[in-house]
Amino acid sequence: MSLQWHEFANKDELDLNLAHSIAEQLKQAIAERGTASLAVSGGRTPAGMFKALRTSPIDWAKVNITLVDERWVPNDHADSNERLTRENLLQENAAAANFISMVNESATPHEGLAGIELQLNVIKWPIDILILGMGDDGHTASLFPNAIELEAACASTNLVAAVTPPAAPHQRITLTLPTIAQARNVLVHITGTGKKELLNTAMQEQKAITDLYPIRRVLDQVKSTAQVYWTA
Ligand SMILES: O=C1O[C@H](COP(=O)(O)O)[C@@H](O)[C@H](O)[C@H]1O
Repeated sequence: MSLQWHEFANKDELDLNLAHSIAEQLKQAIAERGTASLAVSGGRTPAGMFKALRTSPIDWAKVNITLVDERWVPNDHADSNERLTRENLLQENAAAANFISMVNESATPHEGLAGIELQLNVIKWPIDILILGMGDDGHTASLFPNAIELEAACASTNLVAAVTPPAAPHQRITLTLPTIAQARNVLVHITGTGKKELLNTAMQEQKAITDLYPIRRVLDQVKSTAQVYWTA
């Protein structure tokens, strides 16, 4: 496992550079394989990058977009990662992309899993580009420390798993660790000195630390060098 850090003076520069890098990788995937696939994270961090990416001059009709993880809420809920993505990314040029939702009508993500797995099969796995966020507790995707389903989600051969966060709101559905690790390109999008310190701590070489932070468990498994995009 290795990380390459890209550091920027402010959030606007970070968003523009990350959006440019994603757009170039999407173009390359379309040139090589005819279509491209992208999995994006939600939460507070990506809205600015989404707005920068959506105007990129690429053939969006050839792009499948899904989520790295989702809160099990209706897709118009304030906490929905799908709503965030529809309002900020799937606009202007990027409105032509095909979006694959990670929620359905089931009451719980555990009940909805099989249907989501089927929906996601329109993507040619492994996915081309996958953007990870990271929470202040070291969770990434919806792989939360101490979640009862964490070990299963880290070992599953399925695309997705249901997770119950010990403290954060909402039941979750998440790409499993093996699904994330197989991605052709993995980018980590984080801001703030606290998250930089946390990621550096998580990457130290003690076994106790490896087990503590899901972000470390994921980055230990990714196939290529993960690219970290950061600003204070
Ligand atoms: O709950 C989630 O949290 C992480 C981190 O979010 P942030 O608000 O700290 O940027 C996010 O990557 C994930 O997609 C989301 O569901």
